[in-house]
Amino acid sequence: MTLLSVETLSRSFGGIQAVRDVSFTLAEGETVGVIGPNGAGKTTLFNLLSGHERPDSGRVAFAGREITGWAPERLIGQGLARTFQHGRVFANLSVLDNVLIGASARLRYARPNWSLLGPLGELLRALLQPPAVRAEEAALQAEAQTLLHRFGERLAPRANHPAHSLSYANRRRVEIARALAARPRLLLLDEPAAGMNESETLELQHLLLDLKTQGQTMLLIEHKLDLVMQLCDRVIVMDDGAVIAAGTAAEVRRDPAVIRAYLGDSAAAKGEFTQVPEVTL
Ligand SMILES: Nc1ncnc2c1ncn2[C@@H]1O[C@H](COP(=O)(O)OP(=O)(O)OP(=O)(O)O)[C@@H](O)[C@H]1O
Repeated sequence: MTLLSVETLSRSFGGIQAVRDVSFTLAEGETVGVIGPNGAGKTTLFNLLSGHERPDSGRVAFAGREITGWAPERLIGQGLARTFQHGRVFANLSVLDNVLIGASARLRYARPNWSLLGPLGELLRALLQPPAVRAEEAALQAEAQTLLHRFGERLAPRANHPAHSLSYANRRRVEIARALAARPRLLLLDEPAAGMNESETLELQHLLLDLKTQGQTMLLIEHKLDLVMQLCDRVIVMDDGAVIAAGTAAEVRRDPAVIRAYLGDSAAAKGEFTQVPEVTL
């Protein structure tokens, strides 16, 4: 079943066409990589999908509904969660509270009658339904703890530490845990392995492979080709705002248009295909 359908999506900033006529679909359960040189438009594409930017034209459908231009919070409620290229955590909150925020983003939209009243609704709910609220709180805490344990000994022992005290790699892990707490039908990961060393990247790869095995649909921007090769069913290659190739990782890295985008015309003319695997895409 098609989960995400993107049709001729475009966005420009002044004279720069960051995303031009991008179309693709993503089936439920698929893991697809988005690669491309710096400035290719990958993050802008994610911003358009997650509601952080509005497209100039084109449309996005998610789980059969048109979601073009929806706000990020509404999209999280529908099951579309993301992480950011430079990692965004609430620095002064604990690791656990950061993850709980991900779960509450989901619940706000699962309780439309109360959320219509905004913060007042939450307060009324807390006052009027103490046992139900307590039970829900306990369930959320337990779920958040389980999520932390997915990251081995990295996060669970630090559950009560403020996020600002964590290493960069751990902050990135918290961000992934927070996105997972929303129980997304689609998880968008923007360079999840950026800033991680080789063994940390491998550890992340195992986690993402586990998620994939459990049926999690993922779209990820990643420069580390090894990770993309191990994880992704398909790869979409962008350059200068447009999709220039799509296929399996093995297919796209032999594609002359891809080699030209990364290595320039002379390499493409010489057909230096063998160089591509050594290049960190
Ligand atoms: N808010 C913005 N205002 C102006 N220009 C922008 C904005 N966001 C992106 N751009 C421009 O759009 C183009 C695509 O940028 P984008 O960040 O989407 O590329 P990218 O493929 O994610 O690059 P990288 O791999 O370096 O993260 C770039 O030329 C960038 O400078």
